[in-house]
Amino acid sequence: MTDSFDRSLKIAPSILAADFAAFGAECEAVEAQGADWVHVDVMDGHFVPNITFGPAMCAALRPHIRGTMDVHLMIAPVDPYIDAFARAGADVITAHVEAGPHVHRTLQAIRASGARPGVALNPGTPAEAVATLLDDVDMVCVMTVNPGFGGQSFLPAQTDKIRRLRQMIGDRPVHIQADGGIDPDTAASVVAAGADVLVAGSAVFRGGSVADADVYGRNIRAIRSAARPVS
Ligand SMILES: O=C(CO)[C@@H](O)[C@H](O)COP(=O)(O)O
Repeated sequence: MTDSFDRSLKIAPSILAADFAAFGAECEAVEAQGADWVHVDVMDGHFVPNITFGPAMCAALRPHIRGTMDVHLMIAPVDPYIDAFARAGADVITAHVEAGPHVHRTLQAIRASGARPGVALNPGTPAEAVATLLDDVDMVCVMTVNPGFGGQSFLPAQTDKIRRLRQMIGDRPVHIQADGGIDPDTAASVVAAGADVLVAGSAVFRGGSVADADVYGRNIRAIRSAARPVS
């Protein structure tokens, strides 16, 4: 396993906003520019209204990601594909609580595969939906947009859900990931509420390219410094 899972703030660029013709180089570029994890959004055109990548893409990306490959499954069903994503080298595999029907079994299967299990909640799903799962996950992903597309506006009501989840998690070693619409303007509120992994697509890749990767570094630093509480 290549992941870094300590409690420091993680910035996880979503490659949904990268150049689709250059994914390997894009992963290398964001890591070189300070990304902590690389976030891979897997969509099936059924659970969400968009289609993206499968396990073969993750396997192809693996040699280009030195650190944590964070795979977010927006698919249903989940269980038939877990081992394929684990074999492809996913360090973290997150499944949606809404993907059903047996999410606890799904999380056990992710753990058994050797990956770290995460559970994601859509904006319309209350924090309490994962209350009985908190001993079985390493991360809760709070969707701060409706899943399916990058470039959407942050939903501020999700900040209260993050706060509630942080209370519910207590002293368990469980990350809270905020996913969607994260930029220097929204990062501080989710981190203050208790998030410690920030997924950002547009706000990292905007304005840059593999050939002009310094922009990625500036964008990542802008999110990180906005997220840091002023002391
Ligand atoms: O999972 C999703 C969308 O379904 C997210 O990971 C977005 O892809 C993040 O992109 P931005 O909102 O930062 O552009």
